[in-house]
Amino acid sequence: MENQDARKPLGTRNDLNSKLPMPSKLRPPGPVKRAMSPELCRPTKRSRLDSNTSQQFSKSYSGSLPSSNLKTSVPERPKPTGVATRSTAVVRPTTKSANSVPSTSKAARSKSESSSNAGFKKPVSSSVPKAPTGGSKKRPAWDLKGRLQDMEEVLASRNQMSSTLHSQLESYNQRINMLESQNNHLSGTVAQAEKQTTQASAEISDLQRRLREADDEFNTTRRKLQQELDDITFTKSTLERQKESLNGELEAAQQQINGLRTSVAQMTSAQAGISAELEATKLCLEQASKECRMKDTEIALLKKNLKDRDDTIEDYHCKFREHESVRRKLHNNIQELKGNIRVFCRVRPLLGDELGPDRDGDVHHMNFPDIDQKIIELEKLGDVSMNESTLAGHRRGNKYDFSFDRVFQPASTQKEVFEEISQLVQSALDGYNVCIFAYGQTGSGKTFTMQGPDLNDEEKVGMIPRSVAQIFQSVRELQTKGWQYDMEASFLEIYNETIRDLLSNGKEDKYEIKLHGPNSNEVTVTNLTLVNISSEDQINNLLARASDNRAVAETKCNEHSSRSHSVFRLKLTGNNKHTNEICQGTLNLVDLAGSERLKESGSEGQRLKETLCINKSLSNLGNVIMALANKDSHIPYRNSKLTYLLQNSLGGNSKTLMFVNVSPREENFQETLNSLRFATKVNNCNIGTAQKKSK
Ligand SMILES: Nc1ncnc2c1ncn2[C@@H]1O[C@H](COP(=O)(O)OP(=O)(O)OP(=O)(O)O)[C@@H](O)[C@H]1O
Repeated sequence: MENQDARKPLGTRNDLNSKLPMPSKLRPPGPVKRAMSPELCRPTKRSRLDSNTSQQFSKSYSGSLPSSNLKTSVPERPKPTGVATRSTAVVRPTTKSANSVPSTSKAARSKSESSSNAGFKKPVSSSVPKAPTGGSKKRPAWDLKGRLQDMEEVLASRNQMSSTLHSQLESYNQRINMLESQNNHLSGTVAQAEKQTTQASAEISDLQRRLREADDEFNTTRRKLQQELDDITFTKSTLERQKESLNGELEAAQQQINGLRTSVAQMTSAQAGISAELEATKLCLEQASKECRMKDTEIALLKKNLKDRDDTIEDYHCKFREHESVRRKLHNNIQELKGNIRVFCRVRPLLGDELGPDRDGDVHHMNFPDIDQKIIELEKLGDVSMNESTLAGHRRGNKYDFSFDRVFQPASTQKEVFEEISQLVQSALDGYNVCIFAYGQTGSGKTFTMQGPDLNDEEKVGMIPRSVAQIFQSVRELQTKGWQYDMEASFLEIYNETIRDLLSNGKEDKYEIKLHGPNSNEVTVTNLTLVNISSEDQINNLLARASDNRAVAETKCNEHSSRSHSVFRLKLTGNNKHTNEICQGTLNLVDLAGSERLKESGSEGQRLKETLCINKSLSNLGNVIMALANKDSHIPYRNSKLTYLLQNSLGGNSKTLMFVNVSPREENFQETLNSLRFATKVNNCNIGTAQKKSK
């Protein structure tokens, strides 16, 4: 198929005539320029393929083929005159520098070049026939036959040239294939060489590393050996010194042995004497054994005596317990003699701005004349207006005397005050109901006395923490006498005749005072929090909780604490395992609301209601005490929550103490007189003998 059209022999003359247009008679003479037949003009498939192949070859191997050779090997295309040029692909190898040859080493490239050059040196140009020039003489236009002949010659020569070029192209292709296979082979060789180079490099670095390691090891071993050598040298010198000293010792030992030999000889002679002595000692030992047996008999006798004495001690313990009961009775008798209601007056010191310019702390309008500290004398100094009717009694000129069981001056300490009430606290452990009140105007020191300003300040803690501490101390002592105590605490306040639980954990409840049964006088408050006390530390927590609860209330009502009565109650139940005695006592510590008079306070609104409630409950407290003193058939306990709650601690079966706290300020003269007057009334009451609650 390839180049068939080109090789196809031309047809007969008739065929040609039928294909070529006949000249027209009308056509003007002259050379006729005719287009070649389409078969001749169009590039054949083969020529296109060759052209492509040549171009590819030219692109890929242009660098490896010398252009001079190519030029010589490719025949010049004959240019027939008067014939249209055919488009034929021409192999034009471009000259490129050797550097552009891909992936071949220089050696391989030069080899390839030489071999390819060898291939191209084949003289091909001689085999290519020269193209006919179309005759030396130009045929006239009408000589169609001649011209046809010329054209056939040209065609034949072209065909011959074409076949020659084909054979050249085939040889080029073979050459290209050969070069490609060589190139592939060389690439493989190069890759292998590179791989070997990489392996060799890895081996070299491995060997270098091992060399370094061996070097390090060598150095380490050398250092170790050097160290060992040093050690051995040192040991050697030490051993040499030891050897010298041992030699000295050996000499000394030999001298000693000589000495000892002499001694042994002497001792052998002494042994005889010792043996004689031993015989004598044995005799002594026998004598001592006899004496020992006699001592054993004596010890047995002493043990018997000791047991008799233990029995006697136990008897004494029994008697001691009996005496303890007697002591309690006597203690109670003393308390009775002192009176069941006692009143202590306490004057607080001047504080801060109250001290005045001299700041000496002296309270000029108060005197404490007696050594026994039972009298307080008020003296009207300035223009302090007083209602004379309220000052009846102990007035001497402008002086007013009041006598109480004890008067504590401003400088008195909490400890001194507590020492005076400690016996009363003790009574609660012995089975009595004890009630200690703090009465006085706002700011006179009631809370300071009962609770103290700071629970962590040991010096300043008040009567409540001190009472609890003493009770715990006594409980510990009484344990040795067979007593066991349970303690239960509660803390409430009465504000505007309403009870609030100061130990509650936030919940508000309804609190009612209840009497237990017709035959029992026990007073309880419904829903009230009762806390079992097992350690002193608990009390501080309870007091702190109560303060918090009061603080909450204070935000609702200004100065709430001054306007309410607070009652701390400790119920004590004792049990003696030796005597089977049981006793129940209650200690009530009451911080009363401020006692200022309605008239003086000038209250109105909520404050007026508070003041009325306070006045009512305080005057009712006075009334109850009076009724008890008068031994009235009806005691008005129920007229106020406070007296209703405390009825068991105010009656004949209880011991009551009232602190009347007074302010040292001269401006409070009137209130101080009122308070002292109320306290005097209470002090004058005799409410009978307290009964111990025991079985
Ligand atoms: N003996 C004292 N020594 C030192 N400071 C005292 C003494 N008594 C009271 N105070 C101080 O006086 C101030 C008033 O005392 P306190 O609050 O105890 O009075 P109160 O009578 O309880 O008042 P209220 O009725 O308002 O509760 C407080 O700052 C308190 O610390």
